Amino acid sequence: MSDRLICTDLEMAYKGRAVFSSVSLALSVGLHGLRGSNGTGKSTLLRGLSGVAKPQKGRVLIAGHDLARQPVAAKSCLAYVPDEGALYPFMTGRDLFALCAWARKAESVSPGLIEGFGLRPHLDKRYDALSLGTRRKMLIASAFIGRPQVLLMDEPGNGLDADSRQFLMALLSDAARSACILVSTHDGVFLEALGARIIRMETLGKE
Ligand SMILES: Nc1ncnc2c1ncn2[C@@H]1O[C@H](COP(=O)(O)OP(=O)(O)OP(=O)(O)O)[C@@H](O)[C@H]1O
Repeated sequence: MSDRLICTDLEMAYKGRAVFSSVSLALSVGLHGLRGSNGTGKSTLLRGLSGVAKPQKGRVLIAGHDLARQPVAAKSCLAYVPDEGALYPFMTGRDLFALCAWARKAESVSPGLIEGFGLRPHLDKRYDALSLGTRRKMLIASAFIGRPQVLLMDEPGNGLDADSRQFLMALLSDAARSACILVSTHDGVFLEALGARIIRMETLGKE
């Protein structure tokens, strides 16, 4: 099967109020950019596709595995970088990488990635003592552990300095040769520079 990320007739709601309905997507290997006005449901969609939030309706397939029926198999092929990274405040970057490597039965983050994001001096600091950009880079780096087939990223470039943003772009460009990457962002320049295929939230389903 060539499509790595499929969702069919997805509906997501908060407290019984639908954010969107009838959303269907079929994404293959490559870089896909999710765009749309504030509040159209981009973050909500990524939460549903990642299994962090449960859809009211619909089906999600990650690398052929049904997210609701085969959650372990599906999630082992998937990494999600949320907009607001909620981690235990006492956790360090080193702890996070070890946990992800253990969960995905994979080697930890490559030294090249740690150096590229300038993370080495911060590896043993508590999460709540890190700057916003450094937290984000820790989460992004952890997402690449085990080379997941599907990567979902919510505003990954937010708060990154120019060098880190450049490094992230190179990383995404390289990973998109073998993974299906869906990036939600308002940063059109970022997506255009990466040659991402643009998906407009407004065209996906009914609000
Ligand atoms: N935890 C929540 N409880 C209730 N409503 C929520 C919650 N999170 C989001 N919403 C609502 O769902 C809708 C979609 O929000 P979402 O954050 O997914 O949009 P978005 O497209 O990512 O927006 P932005 O571009 O501003 O980040 C909004 O109307 C928002 O108010």
